[in-house]
Amino acid sequence: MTLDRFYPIFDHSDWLRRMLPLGVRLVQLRIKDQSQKAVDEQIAASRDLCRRHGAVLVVNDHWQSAIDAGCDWVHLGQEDLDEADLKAIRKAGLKLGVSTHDDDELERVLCIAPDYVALGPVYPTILKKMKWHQQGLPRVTEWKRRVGELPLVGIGGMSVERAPGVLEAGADIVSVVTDITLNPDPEARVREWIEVTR
Ligand SMILES: Cc1ncc(COP(=O)(O)OP(=O)(O)O)c(N)n1
Ligand SMILES: Cc1ncsc1CCOP(=O)(O)O
Ligand SMILES: [Mg+2]
Repeated sequence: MTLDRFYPIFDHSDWLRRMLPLGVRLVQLRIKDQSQKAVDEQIAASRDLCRRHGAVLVVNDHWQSAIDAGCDWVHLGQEDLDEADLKAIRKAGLKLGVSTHDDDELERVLCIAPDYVALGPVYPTILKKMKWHQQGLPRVTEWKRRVGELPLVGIGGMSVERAPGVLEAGADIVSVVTDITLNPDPEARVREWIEVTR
């Protein structure tokens, strides 16, 4: 299965309800600081929405809830990997996307055979504090050489204007948060993203 090149990330299932009808085919639900009940309800709602719209849902962090809800994909960062039961995730048939920021992290994740590798932040991000400022496009090219056939996701400071350069540098997929969620017209921005990535 080939993943879509446009990979938006949203923090609530209501966003998916708005954006999936526009043609989003790959989306991440990234919920932080909510009750277990709210997380589980939103995962179930997002799963159903994605099934209805033929989109791939990736659940960030909440791997056990994703297994319980019968989801297909989880995304885990380096600290998440310390805690997660990878055997249980694999046994339940879920695919796994992972974050990387430096050489050691890349070496570590290649050993666990992920289904995609994300590199970030390619550009400075305002979403969260990170110890890496920006990786830059040459690093995207280097990462693609190192991951080979594995899909490479570029994330961090992405915009419609930057996406073509990131894909040209070697990313297979571009992932984005605030360029959409902070845009005065998120629907129009998603349409622009779809146009520039397909
Ligand atoms: C596609 C994609 N890439 C990177 C991340 C970051 O994951 P992580 O490092 O676990 O940080 P949080 O998103 O959990 O704050 C991601 N979610 N998605
Ligand atoms: C979660 C995450 N991981 C690396 S950069 C990033 C934030 C991406 O958000 P934005 O697209 O708003 O820079
Ligand atoms: Mg995480």
